[in-house]
Amino acid sequence: MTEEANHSSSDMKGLPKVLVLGPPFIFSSLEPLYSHKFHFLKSHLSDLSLQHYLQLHHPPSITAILCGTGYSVTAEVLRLLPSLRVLVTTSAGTNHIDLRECRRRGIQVAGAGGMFSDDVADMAVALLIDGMRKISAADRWLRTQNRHNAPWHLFPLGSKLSGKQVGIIGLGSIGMEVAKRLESFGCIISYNSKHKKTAVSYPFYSSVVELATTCDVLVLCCELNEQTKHIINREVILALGKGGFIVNIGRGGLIDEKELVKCLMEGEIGGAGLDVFENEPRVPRELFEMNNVVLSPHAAAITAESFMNMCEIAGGNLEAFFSNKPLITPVMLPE
Ligand SMILES: O=CC(=O)O
Repeated sequence: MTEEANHSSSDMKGLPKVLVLGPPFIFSSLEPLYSHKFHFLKSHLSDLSLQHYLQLHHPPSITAILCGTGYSVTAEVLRLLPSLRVLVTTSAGTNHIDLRECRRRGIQVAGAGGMFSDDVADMAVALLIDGMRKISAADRWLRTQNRHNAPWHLFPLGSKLSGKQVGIIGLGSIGMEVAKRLESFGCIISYNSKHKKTAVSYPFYSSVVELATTCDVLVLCCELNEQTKHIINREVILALGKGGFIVNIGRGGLIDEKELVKCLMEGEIGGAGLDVFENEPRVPRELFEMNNVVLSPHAAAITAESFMNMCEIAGGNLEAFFSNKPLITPVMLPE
């Protein structure tokens, strides 16, 4: 908690205290715009030392949290913030927040809403095309092999995207954007979701194994929660089959990562495009050696444009809350 001492000067008195739990790159854009309205307390602590700090200092006057996905806002953390009334996360996903506890405490929560859906859907399609047409692999191959005059026909063939059966898991705003894009590439869409959607005609599968059996590709677009943890397990991977491809732009915990790595090594699945990992920032080393896997550092949501948008929305949510207005992008809290 580096700024506590500096910010306790009298000119800060009276401003709502906002505890900032990363991400630093967003905060550095937000701070100049909003520091006259909010008293920001920055934290560069790990989850554990944050709890320790809060236990020691018991900051009773913190009324807001601004956070990204890097910190877990658990019931224990919330308990240490007795005056907390609003929590703004800069992410679309909310699996890092104990939403039940927020509801119980009457803490309002705002997220990124659908702001990232286009960018994340673009990335899902990009990972899929890259993996199936071997674009990154071709790039690596050409940079190394061309120096040795390797004949180009030695580069292995990719797979056709058009005509593929694509199963989307989670047909929310990101899933719908992925479906729209892949339909225009000539793919045939079906889906699994918490509930069947009356507004779409894509075939619905309540069983992920059945969906996988009928598909060539699975794209994970759902949120991570108790029901969806390891929704992709060995059984699903085997059902998808040796030519199958998995794209994950949701959360790492949706896939049993150990099993995925094992199945990739055993050739039980064709390939994967992964933007997220189970224990970020740790990426299983085995994946680095695989040419049928495309990797990205949890970067699907962030473009230069969405970044600016996110700063505006996060600041706008804090402003709205402290002016007694409804949050711009509220998160629905579970019953
Ligand atoms: O992963 C990014 C997000 O949830 O916004």
